[in-house]
Order: sequence, then C-alpha cells, then structure tokens
Amino acid sequence: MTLATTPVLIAIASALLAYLLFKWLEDPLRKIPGPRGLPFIGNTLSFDQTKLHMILYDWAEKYGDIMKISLFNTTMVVVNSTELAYKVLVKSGTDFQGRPPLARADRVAGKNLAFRSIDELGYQQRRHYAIKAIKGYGEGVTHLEDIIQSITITLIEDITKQDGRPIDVDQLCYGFLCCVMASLLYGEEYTYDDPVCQSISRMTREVLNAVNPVSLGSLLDSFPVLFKQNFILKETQRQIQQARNVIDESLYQKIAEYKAEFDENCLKGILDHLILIQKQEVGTDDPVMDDDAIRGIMLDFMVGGIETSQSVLCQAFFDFLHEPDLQKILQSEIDSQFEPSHVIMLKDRPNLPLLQAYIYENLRYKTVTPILLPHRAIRDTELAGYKIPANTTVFVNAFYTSHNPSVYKDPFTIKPERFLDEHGAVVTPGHPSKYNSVGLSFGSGKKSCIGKSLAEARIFLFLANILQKFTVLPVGKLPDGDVRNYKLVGILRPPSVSAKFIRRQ
Ligand code: HEM
Repeated sequence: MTLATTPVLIAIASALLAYLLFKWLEDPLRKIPGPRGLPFIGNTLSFDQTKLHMILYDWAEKYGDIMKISLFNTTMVVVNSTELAYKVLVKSGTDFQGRPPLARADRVAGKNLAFRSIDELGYQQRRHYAIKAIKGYGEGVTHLEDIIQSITITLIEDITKQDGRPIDVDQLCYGFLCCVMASLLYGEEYTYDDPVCQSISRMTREVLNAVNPVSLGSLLDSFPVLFKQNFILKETQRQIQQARNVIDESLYQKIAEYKAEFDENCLKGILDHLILIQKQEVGTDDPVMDDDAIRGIMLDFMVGGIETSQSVLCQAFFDFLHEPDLQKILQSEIDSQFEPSHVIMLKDRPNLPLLQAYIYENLRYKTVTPILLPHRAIRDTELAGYKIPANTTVFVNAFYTSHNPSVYKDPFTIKPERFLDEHGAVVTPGHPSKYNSVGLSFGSGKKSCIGKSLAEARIFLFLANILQKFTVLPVGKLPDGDVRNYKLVGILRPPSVSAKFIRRQ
C-alpha cells in the first residue's frame, strides 16, 4: 500500500461507516428490542437453524412480547405474545398477510398458496377454489371419511400381520398419510408401495428440502440474482433443480393424464375438481386456474397435508411409548364407550373427550410449525406502538406462546387435562374468550391453514382406531422425548422410533 492510497481507503471506510450510521438512524425497527448483531450479517451466526425454536424461546424470555432479529441484510420482527399474534394474524386485517418473497418456492412450487401473498393477483380466488375443492369431498364424490376409514382398516390388517414384530413408526404414519393424500387428490385407493404414493412422498420431501425458510438458502430469496451464479449455494441450487425435476416428471404427467380423461360427470378427486374449475373459467375475464396454479395447489396439499400431520402422529406414538399410563387411560376411555368390533367414526368424537384433549395437547406441546410460515407487512403499519414499514417480515413465535410458563404450568410436560374443563368436557382451543395459544397450531385469519378440519379428522380417526386395536410397546431404549431437544427441519418432529404393536383382545 502506498502513502497515496491511504487517504482513499480512509475516505471509503468513513463513507461506509457514515452509510451504516445513517441506515441505522433511519431504520424505524431500530427501537424494537432484540439481540445485538454484527454489521452486515446481523444475528446470522447465532442461528443454528435446527435449534431455532429454542433460540427464539430464550430470546422471547429476555426481550418480551416483541423483538427484532436480523439475518444478513434483513431485519425481521418476532411477536411472542398471544395478543400480538392475534393482532398480526387476525385483527390487523390484511396488513400482515403477505409472505416475504421466496424466489426458491416460486421456482419449485409454481402458483401455490402457502408462499404467496394475499395482495397477489388471483391469490384470494385460488384459495377460495382450493377450499371449495376440499369441501367437494364432504358433499359429493367420494366421502372423505370413507377414504380415511378404509385406509385405516387396511392398515390395521397390515399391522396385525406383523404379529408384534417391530415396526418403524415414522414409516407407518407416513405411509398412512401418503395413501390418504393420494386418494384425496386422485380419487383412487392406493397402497403405500404404489408408485403414486411413492412419488407424492418424494415430491413432499424434495420441496421441503429446497425451500426451508430458515436456512442459508434463504439468501437466494433475498438476492435472486445469485441464481445466475450456480457455484454459489451450490447444494441449495442442486436441491431446487432436483425438486423441479421430480415434480415435472410425476405431477405434470398426472395432470396431463387427468385432463385427457376428464369427465365432468365423474369427478374422482381434488385434481378433477381443479380441472373442472379451470374449464369453467374458459372465456371469463380473469382466469386464475392455469396449469401452474393446479400444480401449486396440488403441492400445497401434499407438503401441507403430509409432513405436518406426520409429525403429530409420530409424537403421539412417542408419548404412548414414553408414558404407558397415558396410553392406558386413552384406551380405557375408548373401551368404556365402544364394543371392540365398533369402527370409530367422526361422529364418535364427542364421546372421546380425553382423546380429543390429548390431540390438542400434542399440538401444543410440539407446535409443528414453531414460527408458522413467515408473514410480511404489505403496507406501512403499526405493532405494539412501533412503526412497521411495508415489506417487513414478521414471525409469530407460536412455540413460545404454546410454552409460555405464565400461561401453561409445566409447559414441557404432556398434560391432556389442560384441555378439559371441570366437568370433563373439551375446552375448545383458540376460543376468543380464552385466547388459548393452541389456536395458533394452524395459524389464524386470512392466511390460516386450509386443511385444519381434514388434518384433525385424520388424526382422530387414525389414533382412535389404532389405540382401540393395539397396545404400543417400545423396542430397546427410547430416544429423548423432550421437545426442547428436537431438531427443527422446516417443521418440528420427534426422533424416529420403532415399536411393537400388540393386538388387544
Ligand atoms: C396437523 C396438521 C397441520 C398443521 C399443524 C398445519 C399448520 C399450518 C400452519 C401453521 C400454516 C401457516 C399459517 C400462517 O402462516 O399463518 C398452514 C398453512 C397451510 N396449510 Fe396447513 N397444517 C396442517 C395440515 C394441513 C393439511 C392437511 C393441508 C391440506 C390439505 C394443509 C394445507 C395448508 C395450506 C394450503 C396452507 C397455506 C394457506 C395460505 O397461505 O393461504 N395443512 N398450515
């Protein structure tokens, strides 16, 4: 370095410092409390993405109802109280109903719902159509409950054939959910080893890997230009391409096949419903259901509909293995209400309040999506007295609200009775008068989960019928069952486990 270059470097450094200071002073989010970060990278180094639920939990304890965090160049807001969560999700109307730009999701999942914002052209109409397609099952075509019931019965026969030999619980639940989803989407019954179920399972996992919102790959969302440099974040770029290939091979082919054979008078599954909507839109002014939208909604159903419920079912078996008394009291409730030959149906739900309360407690304890999906302010707005500029990403810390020690005594212990009143009746979660945080397991408001009823129905039918027929016993030493030590991989799930399913007499 020569003497002449020194003043230039000093000038550049001063300009940079002045720019940083100016940016900091101008930032309306600066007054929100939060962990201190480093210049340019913020809190990035503190983020072990697999432990994010606990990192945010500890910060929530320290910083209170609202805090800010920064990942690379972006400052984000996290709300930690149920009241502020409801403000973001429900009370502020559409203010926070955007999603941050997820360039990775756009590349993988087309015009889906989950990663799109409420103010995007066609989004609200597509969401309405997707809900209509699910409802189509309740009223017409094949009845949703029949499908779940029939798959559960086949599963019970398969488990019985194992005659108490160890079964991989992860595989069992995953197989069940893939079969239900394949039947709902395509209107035919499949077994898990059918290539259709296998491809659904593969697509689901590939999409989740490719668009994990809390990973280094999120740099691609902030700087889509990096996609052009395929040596940067090579692994993420490879995963995105791989997910695309799998989807193109399996899903596009299925859509083309169903379009070719489409018969308006014989709608088989949700795919047929979406194709019908597409046909009805022909000639209208603003059609929204093109093939890319059908692909996006189908992927929404697969990813949203399998991985989340899978985590709840695995947690249930984990709890039964860790707490045999819990399993016994749930079985006693079932035995006291029904003959062993009775196949438990949805209409039996009111007779099994303890099981229902346990399901709510399972959802609370684990909080499948600890920060829901990221939200984005679509306009300048306000939260807890702080100005929130348009385009700020806002996370709802559902894991904290579900384990807030001032709301839940012993928050890290499973206690189904939390969701029963003094007469043994179920306390409805999310009831406005209670502000119960388990109402957040599925989000709330205009971007809430569209599959809530379907998910709850499947979980209930599966657990009730399996508990009635089998006692689940551990094989060897059980892995740690404390949710604080679970790994967050997009969603929170317990470790894999094998178990013996002993047929009850
Ligand atoms: C236990 C099971 C499930 C849980 C815990 C769950 C949870 C969630 C959560 C937390 C959100 C985001 C809410 C927000 O960001 O505010 C969501 C969105 C969504 N879920 Fe689920 N879900 C489950 C099952 C399902 C099922 C079975 C389906 C489909 C059949 C589904 C489809 C969707 C879709 C499409 C969205 C995006 C909605 C939108 O942004 O417009 N989910 N879910």
